[in-house]
Amino acid sequence: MTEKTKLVRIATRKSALALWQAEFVKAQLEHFHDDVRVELVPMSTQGDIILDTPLAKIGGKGLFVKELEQAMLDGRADIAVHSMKDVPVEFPDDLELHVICEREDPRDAFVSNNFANIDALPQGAIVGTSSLRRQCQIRALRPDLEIRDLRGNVNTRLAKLDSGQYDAIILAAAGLIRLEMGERIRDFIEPEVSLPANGQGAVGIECRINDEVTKALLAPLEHSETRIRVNAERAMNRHLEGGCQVPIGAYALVDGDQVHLRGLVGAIDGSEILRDEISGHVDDAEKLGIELAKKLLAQGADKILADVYRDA
Ligand SMILES: NCc1[nH]cc(CCC(=O)O)c1CC(=O)O
Repeated sequence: MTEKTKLVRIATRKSALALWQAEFVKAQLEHFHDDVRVELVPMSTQGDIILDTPLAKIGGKGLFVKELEQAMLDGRADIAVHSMKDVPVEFPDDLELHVICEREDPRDAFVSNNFANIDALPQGAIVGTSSLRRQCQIRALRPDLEIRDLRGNVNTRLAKLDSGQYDAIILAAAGLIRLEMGERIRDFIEPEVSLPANGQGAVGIECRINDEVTKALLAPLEHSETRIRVNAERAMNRHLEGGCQVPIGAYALVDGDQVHLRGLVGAIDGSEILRDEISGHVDDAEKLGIELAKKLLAQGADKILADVYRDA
């Protein structure tokens, strides 16, 4: 290691997907900089250790990032790589989300060994998902299906499907594609049927706010179009106070200098689903997210979400 070599340590969870994302960022950093050496610092988080309890009951997604953030604050690591979907809205004072990388396919994926798509499922078929967002949209479409909880990392979920516990499961297409299991996807569920979660398919990189050296190294990984889309989606969620586990979808597309954002809030049983959309200039992405949240609240999203939190 020459004197000029800079070391970047990546705090990462040990799941296959987390490791893939960390390796991806490592390769990107090495691609853009000859003088950088990257090390992975794998660690277990509370979210990985407690596997048998629905996430909403044990404190939500923050459980997956707390240990990683502490490692950066303590100087044991320099960056953390996250699925944007799992990044809480608030950051500790000394950390920031510095980069958002180019998005993978944001759609939900239908995975089954026996059926080609949701329409092909027989009456009363068992579908696995722990996402309230997926659950409410599937129930609205097919009230006859039985939705059962499905937790664990991607491989665990596929193993549960293969052992016959479910007729089909719904996963993020991005995770399967990244892990080279894209061939397991029987059908990509279009956003009109299942509006994706805010940030789904996008990877973000968190670092210390005052770490100018690392921030400069990360800069080439930024993807501006993905940033605009995810900013709009996250702003909507934030304004709805979409906590850890919520039946909220938010999905933005960019066309030239315009951003188009769709939002959805639904009752868990699918009995009520609010949808709305908004368009405007890319510079106003976050404002548009907040405006769309306000439109949904005016239609009754506050009441639906209050019911969800009461029952959780
Ligand atoms: N909730 C867990 C999670 N976080 C990110 C992904 C997939 C990859 C992504 O959205 O970037 C998944 C799995 C899933 O929802 O099926």
